[in-house]
Amino acid sequence: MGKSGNVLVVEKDKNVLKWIVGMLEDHVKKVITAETPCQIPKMLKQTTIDVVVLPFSCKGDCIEIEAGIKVLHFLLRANPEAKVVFMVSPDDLSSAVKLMKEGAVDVISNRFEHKELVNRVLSCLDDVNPQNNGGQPLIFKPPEKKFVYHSNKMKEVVRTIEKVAPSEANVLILGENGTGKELVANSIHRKSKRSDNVFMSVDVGAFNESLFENELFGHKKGAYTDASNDKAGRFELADGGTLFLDEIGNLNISVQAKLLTVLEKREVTRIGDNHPIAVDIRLVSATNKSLGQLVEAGEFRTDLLYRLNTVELVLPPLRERQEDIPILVSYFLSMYCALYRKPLLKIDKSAVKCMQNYDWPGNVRELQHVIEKSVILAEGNKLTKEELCQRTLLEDSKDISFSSYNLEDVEREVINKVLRLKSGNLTHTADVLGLTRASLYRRLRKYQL
Ligand SMILES: Nc1ncnc2c1ncn2[C@@H]1O[C@H](COP(=O)(O)OP(=O)(O)OP(=O)(O)O)[C@@H](O)[C@H]1O
Repeated sequence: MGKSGNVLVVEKDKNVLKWIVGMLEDHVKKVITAETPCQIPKMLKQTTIDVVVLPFSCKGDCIEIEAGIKVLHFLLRANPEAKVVFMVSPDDLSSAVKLMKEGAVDVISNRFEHKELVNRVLSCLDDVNPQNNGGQPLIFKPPEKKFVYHSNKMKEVVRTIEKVAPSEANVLILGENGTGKELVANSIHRKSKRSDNVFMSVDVGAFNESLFENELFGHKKGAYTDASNDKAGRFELADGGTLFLDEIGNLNISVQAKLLTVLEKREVTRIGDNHPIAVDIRLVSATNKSLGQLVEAGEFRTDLLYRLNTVELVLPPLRERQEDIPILVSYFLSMYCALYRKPLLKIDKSAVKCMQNYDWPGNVRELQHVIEKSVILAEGNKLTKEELCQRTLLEDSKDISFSSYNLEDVEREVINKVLRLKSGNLTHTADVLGLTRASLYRRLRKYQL
């Protein structure tokens, strides 16, 4: 199959850039890179660019909305057929909408899984040059996901999955970010009677009230200005299968009432329509929050909680099941060495030990990213403790020491450390620190961070 298309990727972080280029090179004719948008005009003079990938954020290293729109217009003037894909913060829906209105072809979360970005770029190129692919969509196949564990705690979880999967019971999965909640939801589906039907995953926390209804219930043509076609919602699309509602603890209270009605009646009505449609779904939901506490605070409906948690499954954080680390490390090593076509890397025993001593605030997802990064950047055939520490904050873990033990200094240093660990993402930083976003803001102001 001939490769087609020139892709320009703008990215400041050299490691991320290297990764994206490595992935795209196999599929497209040419990948051109730039560290900042200022370099774009020069590059456009040298070559025709089909797809541009640009970072966007309200602050920090990326470009701001007005500048983003300017760059977008500039690119479209230079090549009206160019496809511009922006990477934005998932919290920043209004910028995403603005950029799409101004002509961006796609907007993707800057907390993307890299494979998602590659897929989106390939699908843009598919639009540009379908004949080059013999009509076949270009699909980057992500590695198959396995559920790997060794600890007694996870063996217990798996025993519960085996028991609950064949039933029709609604399941609520609890656990910190990155502990494998979606993987478990998927495994429940695959072991259920519905496994031949769809597994539909919805991040409910990502929607405000109107988007939520539109996304979950669908709409009738003409229901509002932009509704140019009938659209089925996710409930309808999941009919006969499993609907996975992720981040259920982030659902605002007015939307909770609507969700409860659908779950009770087992039917949805598209916006602008008055014919209810029966839906047959098995519901699995997940959250990293304590729904009990939210109920006490009046932020979560008790009746909805009882609908969701017929069976509750708790995934322990990785720091409480260090026995899983060696097997997860070798699983991710073989997965990424195969993916990046590298010989299987060995790993020092001391490096594994060091990983077992780390707290893994981002849990298995963080471990997976550390191994992926290490495979990409590895030069020899062995991963050493030093190499791993260089690329992560592992060395800061258990043997934590501070320049001063004054409590305020310690607090400042810890917040700083987690901010770095979470790449400046305030929601994730607050989660790790066990603070609300408001308390985190207060401390950021206090310490001028
Ligand atoms: N036991 C495991 N074996 C193999 N891979 C795992 C395991 N647990 C988690 N992972 C991997 O870690 C990553 C994060 O898992 P997943 O998305 O299921 O977590 P999550 O708890 O749903 O996270 P979030 O709360 O942020 O949505 C995924 O790539 C998943 O495949």
